[in-house]
Amino acid sequence: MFVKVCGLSTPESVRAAVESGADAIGFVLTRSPREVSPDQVRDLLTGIPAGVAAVGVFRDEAAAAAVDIARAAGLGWVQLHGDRTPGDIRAVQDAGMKVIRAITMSAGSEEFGNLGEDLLLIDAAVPGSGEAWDYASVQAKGLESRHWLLAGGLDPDNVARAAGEAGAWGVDVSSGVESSRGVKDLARIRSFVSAARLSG
Ligand SMILES: O=C(O)c1ccccc1N[C@@H]1O[C@H](COP(=O)(O)O)[C@@H](O)[C@H]1O
Repeated sequence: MFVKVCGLSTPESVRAAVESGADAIGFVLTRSPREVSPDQVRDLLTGIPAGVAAVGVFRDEAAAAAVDIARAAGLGWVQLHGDRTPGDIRAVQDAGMKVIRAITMSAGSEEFGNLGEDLLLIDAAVPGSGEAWDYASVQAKGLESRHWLLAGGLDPDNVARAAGEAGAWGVDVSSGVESSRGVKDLARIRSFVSAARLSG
């Protein structure tokens, strides 16, 4: 099970995610209570093993702008929320970065198709809200052979059940490992990664 911990903003939370074995760590570079600057991200990445995917999260920014900001932050992955085209995905990949394309469960069937992204992410209606949804409903979307991440309302207590119900290839969390909005709880980060790992 691939595990991403998102919305990190302190060296302690980055260390907790990496030391507990997260495959990917995410930094929100768009308007959010979790927003960090490219300079902050550069500092937070100091000493992070190369095998950990470091992801910049963007909402409605154009792909080219996301690439520029991610490059300034020293990131190798870009997570694009919002309406996206195959051209957007290619623009990021042509810049030498990998792409997570984020859609919501209510997206149309075309959006569930493969636009060439490296990973698809399926989230609640409002990203980063901690809102849970009917995870089993994604089984009808024909994702069995795809590399995709389940997100939205996951936490250390529900991640194993949710990933099983959805048949998820990987999981992503932000709110569920916080003590209050935007404030990461180190023990919850560790519990989440270990519960996700034990589930598959
Ligand atoms: O976390 C945010 O503030 C955010 C802002 C803009 C786009 C995406 C954002 N977060 C993404 O939301 C999910 C996690 O949701 P949850 O809080 O665990 O319910 C994850 O994909 C984050 O990258």
